[in-house]
Amino acid sequence: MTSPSNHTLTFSNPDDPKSAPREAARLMVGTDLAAEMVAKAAERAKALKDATGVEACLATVLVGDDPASATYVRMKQNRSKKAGIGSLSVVLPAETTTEELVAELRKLSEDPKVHGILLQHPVPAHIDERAAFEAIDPAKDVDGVTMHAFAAMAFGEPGFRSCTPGGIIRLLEAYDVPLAGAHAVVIGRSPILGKPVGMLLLASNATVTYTHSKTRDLADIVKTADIVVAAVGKANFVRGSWLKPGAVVIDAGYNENNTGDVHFEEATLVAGLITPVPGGVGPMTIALLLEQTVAAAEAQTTTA
Ligand SMILES: NC(=O)C1=CN([C@@H]2O[C@H](COP(=O)(O)OP(=O)(O)OC[C@H]3O[C@@H](n4cnc5c(N)ncnc54)[C@H](OP(=O)(O)O)[C@@H]3O)[C@@H](O)[C@H]2O)C=CC1
Ligand SMILES: Nc1nc(=O)c2c([nH]1)NC[C@@H]1CN(c3ccc(C(=O)N[C@@H](CCC(=O)O)C(=O)O)cc3)C=[N+]21
Repeated sequence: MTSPSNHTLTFSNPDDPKSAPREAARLMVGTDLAAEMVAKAAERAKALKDATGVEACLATVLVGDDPASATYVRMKQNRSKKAGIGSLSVVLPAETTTEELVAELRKLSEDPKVHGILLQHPVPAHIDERAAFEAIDPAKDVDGVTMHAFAAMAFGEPGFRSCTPGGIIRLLEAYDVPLAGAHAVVIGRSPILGKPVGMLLLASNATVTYTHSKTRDLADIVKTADIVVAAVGKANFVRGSWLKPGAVVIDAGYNENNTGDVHFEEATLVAGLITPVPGGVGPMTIALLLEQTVAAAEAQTTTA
């Protein structure tokens, strides 16, 4: 697998050069693994097109004009294009009602040219996001956001996975991180990230603790974790002093200026393995999205 690039000697206490030296955490790099996944997805997309003339197509739906969300959607479209996957972009005004969004998603669900649908989370607060997600046909739910996909993840059944959680599991597997019996602490419980990643970890026999904004004594709970998944949306939120030495740290955060949810400089002195931001979880998310879009296109084409 990808070899770590920052295996440098540091001091266990950065303020005391006489403290015992220890190695900085090994990096869990997502970029190379993601590139391999995208290359395979591109091959499958081409094979499908050559055999049937059908181009795999991902529809992205963005409600409102949050510039960061617009950037993610553009990024997904660019990567799709490079992999030979078509994309259809739907942008709706911030005032869109739940009914209007549901109608748009039903239309895309019924459009035979569209194989996968991604509704960007979060939607504006006045919209019932769950109702919107459920308007996505489970066969086209390549972002793993429907109750159908969630149940499959929770029961350890095959099916589309939420892309960031599924990408995180692939990364943990690629780095041979033992999951069975490990205590995983998930910080955050959003429907696209915290909640499903906990379910996937549980399905892999980890002992899972969910934490969120109402959790008391968060740092003490994190201290007991063999694996920490930070999915909070607050830059540098998780501090080095919260971590158990040697812990595996997955930083799913993607905040302004490419900053994760984990204070990297502190955490790298304590953790055993840590994902960088950028170059860790983010590329894995998009790779899984493309892989699942091609799988959806194959399934819809062979059964059509
Ligand atoms: N790299 C990637 O591919 C992806 C990255 N992201 C990034 O991950 C981060 C999280 O995204 P997302 O899950 O969508 O965010 P949401 O805002 O939907 O959810 C954030 C979660 O964090 C919890 N939380 C907020 N404050 C605290 C606190 N002080 N202590 C403990 N928990 C807290 C919230 O708790 P509560 O439920 O109680 O409100 C909530 O469950 C963001 O930085 C986002 O950009 C997201 C998706 C993909
Ligand atoms: N329904 C839904 N599904 C999502 O998957 C989803 C979402 N909503 N809402 C927003 C977040 C954000 N997100 C990212 C995906 C990739 C990178 C990514 O590839 N980042 C690169 C950096 C890319 C760059 O900045 O050039 C990296 O970390 O290396 C980042 C963030 C998916 N999200």
